[in-house]
Amino acid sequence: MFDCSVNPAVESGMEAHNKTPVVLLSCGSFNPITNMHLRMFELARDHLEGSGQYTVVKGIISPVGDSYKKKGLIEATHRLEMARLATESSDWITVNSWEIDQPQWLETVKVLRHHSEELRAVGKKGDEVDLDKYGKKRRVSRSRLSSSPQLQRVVPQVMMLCGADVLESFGIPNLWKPEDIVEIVGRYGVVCITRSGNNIHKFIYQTDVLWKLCRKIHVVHEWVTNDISATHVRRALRRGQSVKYLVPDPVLSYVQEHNLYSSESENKNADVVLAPLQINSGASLS
Ligand SMILES: Nc1ncnc2c1ncn2[C@@H]1O[C@H](COP(=O)(O)OP(=O)(O)OP(=O)(O)O)[C@@H](O)[C@H]1O
Ligand SMILES: O=C(O)c1ccc[n+]([C@@H]2O[C@H](COP(=O)([O-])O)[C@@H](O)[C@H]2O)c1
Repeated sequence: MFDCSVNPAVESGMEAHNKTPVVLLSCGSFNPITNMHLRMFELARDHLEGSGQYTVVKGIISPVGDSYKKKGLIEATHRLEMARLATESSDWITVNSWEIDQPQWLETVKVLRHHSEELRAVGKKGDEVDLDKYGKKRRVSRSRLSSSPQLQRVVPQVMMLCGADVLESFGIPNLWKPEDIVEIVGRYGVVCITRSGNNIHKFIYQTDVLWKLCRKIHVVHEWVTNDISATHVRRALRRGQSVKYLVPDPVLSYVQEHNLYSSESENKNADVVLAPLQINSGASLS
């Protein structure tokens, strides 16, 4: 999966019905959402569709709940609203509040399972399968689903979308459960955007379990290096500096209107252990 050459399937004009429909799911703090978070989805879609094997039907942003307890994490309601504002101009990237609505922090594999099961349930009912890139639902009847092998495969595959820092965090002891990593990569698949400061190919090479499953990891090389991070945006905001063009304009207006991101907010959870580290103990990744 590490090659970036032109795919013969694209050149030969492979028909759309042979392609696997994919829903990209990105979990993270989005504290706040930046232009790079949105770019990540566009880069991933170009990459997958450029392979000639996939058609990306939807993107989902799933902000993490407050109980994640990351330092500087502001209230979920604000992060959710900013993500909603940021995606208003997109015809395929959506925001989902299911993860935020859960009473406790949830492992990412459970978020992947939830969205995958939801898509399967909708597909089974034969009601509406959200296949249309432009947000319109296409009705597929139960009889058509059972009679056509192509339509039987219509339930999209959910893939995790992340930056290289998150994939590399798989190696941090007690952060991710080894069995979750196997399920995330092996069952769902990962699309990973390179990030300056991370050497993701080397990390995959050095990690046995990822090396074994490397066909399920789609590394997208971002040649136009873009090191926007939410940390940088928060830092600039609490120093009174401009973040225009780093975040979508409606997000900036929301931040200003609600006076978000200060030294106080950055100190939230300062003395609290991150939820996954609290929950996990023992085994680390080999
Ligand atoms: N510049 C970037 N390049 C590639 N991936 C990115 C970039 N910024 C964010 N991501 C990815 O977006 C997802 C959500 O990220 P997150 O909300 O943690 O943003 P972040 O900018 O990394 O935040 P922070 O600076 O607070 O750690 C993660 O998978 C992260 O790797
Ligand atoms: O599933 C896990 O075990 C797990 C362990 C650590 C982090 N995560 C998720 O990874 C995301 C990381 O976001 P962030 O902002 O800390 O880079 C966030 O959605 C977390 O819920 C998930």
